[in-house]
Amino acid sequence: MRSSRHERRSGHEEANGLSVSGEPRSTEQYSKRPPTRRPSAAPGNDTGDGYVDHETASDRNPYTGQPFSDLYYELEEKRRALPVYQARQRIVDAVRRHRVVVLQGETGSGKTTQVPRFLLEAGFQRVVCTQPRRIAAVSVATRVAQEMDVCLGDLVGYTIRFEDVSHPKRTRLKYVTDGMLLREAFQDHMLSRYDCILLDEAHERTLSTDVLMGLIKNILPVRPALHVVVMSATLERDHFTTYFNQAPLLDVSGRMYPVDIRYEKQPVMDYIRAVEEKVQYIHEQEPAGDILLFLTGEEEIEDMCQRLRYYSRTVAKRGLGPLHVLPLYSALPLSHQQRVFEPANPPGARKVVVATNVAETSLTIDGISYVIDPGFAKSKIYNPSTRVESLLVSPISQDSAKQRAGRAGRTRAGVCYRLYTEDAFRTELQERSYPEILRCNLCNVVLTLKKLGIDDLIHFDFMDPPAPDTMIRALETLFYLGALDENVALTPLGTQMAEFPLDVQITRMLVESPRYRCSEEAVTLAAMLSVPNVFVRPRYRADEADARKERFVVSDSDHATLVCVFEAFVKHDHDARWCSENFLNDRALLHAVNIRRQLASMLKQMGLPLCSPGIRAPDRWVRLRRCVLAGFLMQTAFWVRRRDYMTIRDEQVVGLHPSSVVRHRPAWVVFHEFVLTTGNYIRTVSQIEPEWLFELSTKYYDLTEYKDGASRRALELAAGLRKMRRHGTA
Ligand SMILES: Nc1ncnc2c1ncn2[C@@H]1O[C@H](COP(=O)(O)OP(=O)(O)OP(=O)(O)O)[C@@H](O)[C@H]1O
Repeated sequence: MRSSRHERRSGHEEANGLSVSGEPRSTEQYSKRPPTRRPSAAPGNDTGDGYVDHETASDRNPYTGQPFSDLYYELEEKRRALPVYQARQRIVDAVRRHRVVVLQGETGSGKTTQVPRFLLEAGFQRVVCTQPRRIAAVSVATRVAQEMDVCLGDLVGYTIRFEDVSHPKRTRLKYVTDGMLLREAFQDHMLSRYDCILLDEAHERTLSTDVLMGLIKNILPVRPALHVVVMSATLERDHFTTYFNQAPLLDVSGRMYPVDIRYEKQPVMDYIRAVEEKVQYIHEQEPAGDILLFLTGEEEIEDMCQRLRYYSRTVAKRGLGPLHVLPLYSALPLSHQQRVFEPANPPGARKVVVATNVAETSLTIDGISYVIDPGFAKSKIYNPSTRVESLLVSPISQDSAKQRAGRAGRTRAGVCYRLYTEDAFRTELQERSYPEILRCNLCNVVLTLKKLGIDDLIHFDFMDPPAPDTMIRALETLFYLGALDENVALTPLGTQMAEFPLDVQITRMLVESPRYRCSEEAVTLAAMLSVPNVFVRPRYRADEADARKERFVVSDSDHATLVCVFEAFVKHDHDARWCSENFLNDRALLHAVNIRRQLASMLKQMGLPLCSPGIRAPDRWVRLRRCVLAGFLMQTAFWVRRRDYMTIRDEQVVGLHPSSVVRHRPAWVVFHEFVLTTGNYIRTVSQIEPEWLFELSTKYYDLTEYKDGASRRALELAAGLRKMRRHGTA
């Protein structure tokens, strides 16, 4: 139950009369507020204005009634030393007084672990704090539960996709991924369960955080008891405070331990080599302390892990201690990701965590003294005119560099080695990263907003409105996919599609798959398309790898080939040795197994039957190819010459990617992605029959929509062929 006192005091008028001062005024008017669960045994540390620091009041935990554990006292001492702890009264006062507060405090100052708890203890009934990443939500919730000496999943919990460790009634402080909070809003548009919402790491400007901010702005006037805190170490102050109607800014200064930033004197030519050398330098010259280094993606990371493990074996001969090398990237199953928190093995080894920017914000890995930042990351770029979304390696922003440095100096003093010059930091790195909403395709955002009941997309109050071209492209795609109707309203198909946290094409393929009686195969394929490439092709053993791949090949379909690989992996009990003999990436396959399980359960929950024509059915792959086309209906291409194809409508000349198993040059293909490497390629393709195009329920292949040109001629040919086949003349 929400406190009626909150309801009364924080009215709408207050939202309009926000103070712009960073220093909230005193809160005498709240001093009569009853303390929350004040323990009776010993005097509480009442700060005199209603905030009860009750954990000092008794040696029993007020939440469990149990005596506090030894760990509690140890952690309590540490949290009291955090800079935000000194500012807790100021923070609580500001949040009580204002509907929205923007809180800035240095990395490691205690925002994520402490502020939600202060607010809970100050009387808010249900507090939710968002995180951009799953690993952060889980690790922070775990830490806070330890600090409060309660079981995780009870008073304190977390919810991430496919994993809910919270209790519907008892959990009062919950950490969630921003995407999950949006999903909650699907069911409860007003987010009425919560009286306090904290949007953490707001500087990251993920799609979900941006949509949540707009949604919350809509909700605030109709939910007078709702209070919001937007937090980060590196946010663009004015932009945020202005967006939230001149919300006050609270600046919590101070950090726990210093971080010494060291730059290169000269620009680095090969950052991979430079990273490796820096690890070796630290290990050989610098005092004990674990290392966190940032690279751009899975392949680079796994490669670096190999190199460092090799190095570790060689230094052992020189009498140096070993390295314990651990990869960390989002495609790793969460349980593998969490190994970075475990103590080094063997004890005394120096832990080296090799991570993507998954580790850039929020994470505290105990023992990290050194951070190595080469200054690059992969980021998404979308080109609405070609509808191509690509991941490009590009320089990070100054904000990202600060966040990376902030992963050191959390539990001890630290050093951050920036593998670029100080001049490059100042002049070449842009101050902050572009918000995701300006860099990616908006299909999922549109579906999400529609599902949230927001119809007027044009006037939705985005902090940075996306480019009109990108929005139009998204509406068009959703219309052709059948998710929106002519009036831009969500169709029943669109309503189902919005439930899936996947790319819209994959989603439509899944939702349509029971119609083709191949949902078992489609779920497998969706999982395989969601993980990195499973085929390993070392340069020096490429022929051998290609020969092994032949075992799985279905010659007219890369999609069916992927399903075969998955099924063989399951048949061989997920055996890593079998994978290595067959040049397959076992981690990616394990990840696919995990995703498949989750997707299958989603399909079941939505009442979509799991069915298959059977592994021996002659039309098994025909069904799958038709089903792929039903999802990727805007991604077809027709043959023009040699290995060249032309994409329909956009008329880009593309080649079949060299990795494709489809070599017989079918007249039409459907493809999963368009990639730009040494040329324009389409990757993961399947042969389709041209007449299938006209059997899809879409206007995309309506000839009247095509001007004269290669696409129209190809379609006319296909339509003519279809007619002839119907009349039995072809
Ligand atoms: N799992 C943990 N193990 C050890 N110490 C921890 C852990 N989690 C938090 N801490 C301690 O609490 C401090 C505050 O962490 P918290 O995540 O709340 O900071 P923050 O201000 O949110 O940082 P950031 O802006 O980098 O996310 C850390 O610097 C560290 O000293």
